[in-house]
Amino acid sequence: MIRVVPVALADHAYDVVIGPGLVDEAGARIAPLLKRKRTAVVSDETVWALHGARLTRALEGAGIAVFPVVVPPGEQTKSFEGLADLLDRLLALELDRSDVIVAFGGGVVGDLTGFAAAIYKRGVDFVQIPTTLLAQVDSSVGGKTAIDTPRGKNLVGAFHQPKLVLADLDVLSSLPEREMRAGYAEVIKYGLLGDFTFFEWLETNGAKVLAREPQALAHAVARSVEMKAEIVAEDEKEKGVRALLNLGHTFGHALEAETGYGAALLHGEAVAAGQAIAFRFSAARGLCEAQDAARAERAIAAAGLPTRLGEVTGHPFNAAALVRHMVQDKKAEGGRLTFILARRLGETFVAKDVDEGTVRDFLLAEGALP
Ligand SMILES: NC(=O)c1ccc[n+]([C@@H]2O[C@H](COP(=O)([O-])OP(=O)(O)OC[C@H]3O[C@@H](n4cnc5c(N)ncnc54)[C@H](O)[C@@H]3O)[C@@H](O)[C@H]2O)c1
Ligand SMILES: O=C(O)C(=O)C[C@@H](O)[C@H](O)[C@H](O)COP(=O)(O)O
Ligand SMILES: [Zn+2]
Repeated sequence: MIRVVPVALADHAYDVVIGPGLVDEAGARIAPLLKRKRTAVVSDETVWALHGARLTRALEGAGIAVFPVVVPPGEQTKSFEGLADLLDRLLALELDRSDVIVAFGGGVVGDLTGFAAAIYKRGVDFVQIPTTLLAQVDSSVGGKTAIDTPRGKNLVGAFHQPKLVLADLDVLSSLPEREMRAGYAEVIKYGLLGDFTFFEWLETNGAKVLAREPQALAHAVARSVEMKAEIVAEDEKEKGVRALLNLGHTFGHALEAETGYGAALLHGEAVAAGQAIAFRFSAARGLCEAQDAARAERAIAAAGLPTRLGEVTGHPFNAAALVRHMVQDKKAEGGRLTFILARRLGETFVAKDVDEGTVRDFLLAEGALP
């Protein structure tokens, strides 16, 4: 079954199409967006080796000439160097501003290609074909595009919405278990941040989602995308409610920066630990019940994801170093920290002006070094 979730933005609305077999339909679905029948497809080496031939066949079948631009896999590609290389290769293809670029991969390819599309000749359209669970439920939707710098995560980027998102559930069959779990961290985020019923459903059905049982997987992806689409349509540029999608990210991004954006800690793993920490931080400040924090932690741990600093390679972390990264967080205002904190499971809020000392003391209690 194919589900279509509209992202109802006033100026640039688009659809997220979710279901099996969508890579095979990509030519027919993308052709109406093209002025001339050619496109650059940006992908990483792993995705291209596994699924590139299928996408090429589908696009060529609709008469579209395909120019693959294949980049190395991994977070390190989401960098100034990766961006410069990609832009140079797109320029070499002599794409013009009426052309459309296709991002075919996980969140790294999507964020990098989206940012390149935002600045290539001052902006061209792009289509997302996300191939990881994380990219299908989160990064391909909403138009946040960025690269990392050694000073922090996603610090250089732009809001640039795709024209279309095709989330083919079949491509997830080749995704390694660890990447499934990392994506699941962003799925559970939607339950924790704003839908207790979905959280309870995940407590019961999470294992089926991770096992890629088709109905459970389709529901998890569709519900996640519905929630993201609703929030983004209300607050595209993160002036208010969209910040809730950052649950677990203030702590998580600091951990990613400290571990050097490598295989030691995937984004989803960092967000998993970050969410458990955010719930415990909320409980420690008397904002939510300790039993809710414990239940959130159990649900995250049940998916084989880290919930404690001690489970992350690189521990013991330095509390002051983690807080220094948080000051660079894009939610910080006037040098003061902003966190997404919890009132209960399924109810979170934006807490501005959180005192750095309070965060440092809490991290020490969590096992970080002074
Ligand atoms: N823009 C947003 O709103 C947003 C949201 C969440 C995360 N992100 C970003 O997304 C990135 C993480 O994305 P990710 O978790 O998809 O990582 P990723 O893009 O690095 O993909 C993970 C790994 O899986 C491989 N892979 C991808 N699809 C595959 C498939 N179908 N079969 C086999 N292997 C496959 C890739 O080659 C890579 O090695 C981070 O940079 C994060 O900051 C952005
Ligand atoms: O779409 C959003 O908004 C999010 O915050 C989704 C996050 O999962 C994602 O990791 C995002 O890239 C983080 O945004 P940032 O603004 O903190 O870099
Ligand atoms: Zn994220």
